[in-house]
Amino acid sequence: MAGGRGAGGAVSYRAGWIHYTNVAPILDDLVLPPRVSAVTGVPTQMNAALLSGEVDIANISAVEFIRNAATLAALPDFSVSVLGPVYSVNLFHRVPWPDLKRVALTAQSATSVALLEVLLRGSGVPAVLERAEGTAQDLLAAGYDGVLRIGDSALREWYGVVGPLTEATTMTALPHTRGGVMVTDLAEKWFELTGHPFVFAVWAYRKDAPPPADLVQAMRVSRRRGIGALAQVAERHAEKLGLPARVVQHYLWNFRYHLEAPDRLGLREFAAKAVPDHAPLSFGAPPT
Ligand SMILES: C=C(O[C@@H]1C=C(C(=O)O)C=C[C@H]1O)C(=O)O
Repeated sequence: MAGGRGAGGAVSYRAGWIHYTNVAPILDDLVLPPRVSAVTGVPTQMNAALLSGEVDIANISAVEFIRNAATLAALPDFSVSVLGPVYSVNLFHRVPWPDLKRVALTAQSATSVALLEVLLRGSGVPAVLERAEGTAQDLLAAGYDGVLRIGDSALREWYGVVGPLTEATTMTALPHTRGGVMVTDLAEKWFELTGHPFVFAVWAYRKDAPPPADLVQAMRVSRRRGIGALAQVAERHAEKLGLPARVVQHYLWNFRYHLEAPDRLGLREFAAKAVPDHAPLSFGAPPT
């Protein structure tokens, strides 16, 4: 349990990592301090593990942090945020946004589902959202008007629709529609609506089990190294993902990993829209 005593009296602290490619620059080379262990899983698994006490800190879905703000605090300088497109949180659709009626959702996501709800409500589109697993292509073929996908597979599917990227073009010039499939990047739509960054994940912990200082320090060191070696990180993951390294490098540098003032503005605005009755958000002490 949190901060509990294991065999031999050693204090153990457990981390739960959502290890999508988007956190590779922070987590790939993280050296865990003694007495800290880590497990990995998809967002909904790690959200549940943190809330049940199975893990003590996790990079959880921002919306779960907001919903549980009475019991959770977040590290003050870590986030998975973007200002504008994110490339890996996509609605694939066959009818224009205003005509969406039936949308399939992945069970992996919490924040992106809440973001989709906020965006649909904000544009007056009363679409019905249903849980259904599968690729965008299969679910569109099965009759859904739209399919929400997140994470590495969403990045691959996005590129499959809008790619390829040639030497003469840049990521931002890729189209939003091809072959009858439209792709709406939810973070880009959030930016158009609010002018703010969108925070997908924060590093949250239960207030009664704050992380040891050496863990936070190790995360800062590994983030600094990861960002400093982004081309190598991108190349390693490009191979795994089956995507060009240029695409993965652009994808990675586009993230805002430090939960800075603009990110907090975006987080607070999302909190007000998605969970209007939330408790005040708590952040740990800023780094010295
Ligand atoms: C940007 C992403 O953010 C992720 C989306 C999450 C969610 O929708 O709940 C949770 C954690 C994030 O790391 C992504 O999956 O592509």
